[in-house]
Amino acid sequence: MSVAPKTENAVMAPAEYDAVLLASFGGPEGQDDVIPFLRNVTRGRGIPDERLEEVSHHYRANGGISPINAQNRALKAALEAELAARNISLPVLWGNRNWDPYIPAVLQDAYDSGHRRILMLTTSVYSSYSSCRQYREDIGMALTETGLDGKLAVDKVRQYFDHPGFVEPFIEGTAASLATVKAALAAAGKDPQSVHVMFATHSIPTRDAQASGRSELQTMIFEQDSAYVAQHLANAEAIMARVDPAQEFSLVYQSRSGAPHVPWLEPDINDALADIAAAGTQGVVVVPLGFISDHMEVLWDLDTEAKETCAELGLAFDRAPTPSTHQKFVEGLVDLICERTVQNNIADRPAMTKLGPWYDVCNPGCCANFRGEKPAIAEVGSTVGLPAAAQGGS
Ligand SMILES: CC1=C(CCC(=O)O)c2cc3nc(cc4[nH]c(cc5[nH]c(cc1n2)c(C)c5CCC(=O)O)c(CCC(=O)O)c4C)C(CCC(=O)O)=C3C
Ligand SMILES: [Fe+2]
Repeated sequence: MSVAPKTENAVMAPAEYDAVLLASFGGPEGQDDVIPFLRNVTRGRGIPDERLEEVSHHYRANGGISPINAQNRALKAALEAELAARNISLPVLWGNRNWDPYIPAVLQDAYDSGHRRILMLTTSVYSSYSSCRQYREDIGMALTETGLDGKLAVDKVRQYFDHPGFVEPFIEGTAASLATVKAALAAAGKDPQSVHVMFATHSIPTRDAQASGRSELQTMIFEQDSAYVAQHLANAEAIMARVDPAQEFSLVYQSRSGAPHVPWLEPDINDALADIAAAGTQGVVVVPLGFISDHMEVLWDLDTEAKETCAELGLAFDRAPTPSTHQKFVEGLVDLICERTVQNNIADRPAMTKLGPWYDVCNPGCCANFRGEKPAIAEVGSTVGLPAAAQGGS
């Protein structure tokens, strides 16, 4: 059995997995679920009540339903189809951090039905506490709680922000949106070249941003104090190099929460829109670079709020699609799974930025949890989630 490598930027030896776990955020499926779901998400996180109230309206207006679960069911089906098309017999399980099907129950079921080694693929692609370590902790906690640690092994697919399967659908979508906005400007008798491309991602506390993917070496390579920021900038550059190297673009943030005195990444998209309008720009393409599907943060913060801001400012607006179940995305995810399996090993680890390919096993302290350490899988020096033989015990 393979053990966790002890080096930085570790690549894990391919293993024999018997299932894939598609791990996601989860969302409410009806009005009665909304508050319990929000309590799950914010457990011990100090999100002000008025923010929960505000967020609950986004779900309430949609029948109490988040689109994310349907999107994950569709992605699971697409992954199953692509695996079947390649004659790979790996069942795809689905589990969420914040709503049913909950990760601990899914792991227990998996063990009860005979699974022994699982590869987790998350719907979060960048490095940060919320998008990397929190998933690794949730598996670590679930294995500890259920008593399955040492019986059920769980590894994790690398953060895949710059994998071509994720980036190429954005290249296509950004080019199409740019053409749409230019045509709209031309039709309105305005200058079709007066367009700005805004890459939007989830804001996070600056402290979390600075702790993301942290190590001295990385900080030097990124020329940024945050891997989270550097990964998005590198992706935006890679996309625009293909779409139009002369096109002006920027990285902006959305969906800020938390207490007002705590600094989060800026600028907020709505402020940035006001700035470009004031500078005379007439149209904008918004690219939801931080997200794999059109979940609530995309539908509300971009398609509702940012779009309204554009209407008020007189900016032509178009929002580029998320990768969703784009065939290239689905194929890319299956390639990422194959990178890790003995049976289907593919040696190539493609990456479209100089930052990647990202590592399979994180360094201790990478994407730190400032609220206290928890057992986490896929971490150098941690034995949680490893097969019993590799834990050095019974
Ligand atoms: C980086 C990141 C991603 C992207 C990576 C990924 O995709 O995972 C993401 C995704 C998502 N965030 C989501 C929903 C929420 N996030 C919240 C709160 C927070 N998110 C944070 C970060 C992120 N979040 C943070 C630092 C907080 C503050 C509280 C905390 O530190 O934990 C809250 C609480 C209320 C509020 O504060 O807004 C809700 C309801 C949904 C589901 C949407 C749906 O239902 O369709 C999805 C996919
Ligand atoms: Fe979030």
